[in-house]
Amino acid sequence: MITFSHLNKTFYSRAGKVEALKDVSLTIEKGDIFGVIGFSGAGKSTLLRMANLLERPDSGTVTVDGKELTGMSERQLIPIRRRIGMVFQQFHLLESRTVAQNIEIPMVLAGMEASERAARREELLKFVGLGDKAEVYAGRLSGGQKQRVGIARALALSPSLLLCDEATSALDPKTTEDILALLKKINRELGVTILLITHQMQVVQRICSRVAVMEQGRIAEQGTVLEVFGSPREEITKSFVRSIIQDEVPGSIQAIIRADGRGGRIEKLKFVGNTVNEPVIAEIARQEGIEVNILCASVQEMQDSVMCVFLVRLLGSETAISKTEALIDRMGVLRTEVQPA
Ligand SMILES: Nc1ncnc2c1ncn2[C@@H]1O[C@H](COP(=O)(O)OP(=O)(O)OP(=O)(O)O)[C@@H](O)[C@H]1O
Repeated sequence: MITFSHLNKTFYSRAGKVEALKDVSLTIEKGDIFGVIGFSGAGKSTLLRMANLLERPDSGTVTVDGKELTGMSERQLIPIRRRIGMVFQQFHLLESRTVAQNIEIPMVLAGMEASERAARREELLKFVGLGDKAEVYAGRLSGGQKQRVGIARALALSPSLLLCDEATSALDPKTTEDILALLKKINRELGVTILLITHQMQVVQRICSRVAVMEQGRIAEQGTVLEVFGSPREEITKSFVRSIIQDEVPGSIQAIIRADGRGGRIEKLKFVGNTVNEPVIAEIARQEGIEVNILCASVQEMQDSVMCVFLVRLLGSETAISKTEALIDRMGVLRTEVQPA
């Protein structure tokens, strides 16, 4: 549905030259919730703004629903942009106007009749859970309520694509969860494709089906959330995984291991998708001459699946440990030996 093909964008400012996008290619399928994750300055906003050509690439093409936008004039882009909603981190509401007036702005600009606007507005307010707030001034709302208004406004003209620019970054964790649930509902019930950018791993983990990891203007990795975060290849992806999953032996446990002098081997076992159902630990424990101690474990839900990481210590003879490692590998569990510090 959206294809970014070989996009390049360089900014020149007094601070110098910045290559914000370097040969970026991505396809976002209809119905996806696609996340682009990266640290500040990675080029995420620049990429998002290409989806409706708020920013034009120096080279490369942007195609939305089969139409190549890059060759279009500003005038030709008007009807296309109407089918693309946008949600912002700082909401961008008119604070001295009511919720109803804010939501109606795109409808007024599109020339809709007052009665039609009112009907659509009521429908949207109900959908986003603000049925009783139509006449409240936007400036008086909480952050989460403001974002709901921002989302209702973005949905006003029934877009097929919603662009979310760090939509939850200004919100507390509970409100973030509520807004993510609303985005998911929009995707599921209204069939709206969502492209979001974020630096928060939780956002991708909670609602995205696919993800691209961006670093210094390039796409470092992309794929399903489970593929990318289940078996990260690049260091940047690994650092995002570490933000939600404990995969290093905590210092206090390392101290205990050093002090007891029993040696053995520490292994990181990662269970993704189906391997979660396998009785791996039980099988290991049944190995002759092996004692298995679980040092720590963490479980994270990823979309409709789970990812578990266990740090275990295998105690036994060198032969018994090697046999056990071979068994773990046969069971399809991702295993990495961890060197204690
Ligand atoms: N209009 C501009 N003029 C000059 N430089 C720009 C402009 N827009 C973006 N940049 C630079 O391009 C790079 C990528 O910026 P971009 O905003 O796309 O990154 P980001 O990943 O969205 O980061 P953030 O979350 O901090 O916005 C940054 O170095 C930024 O300073």
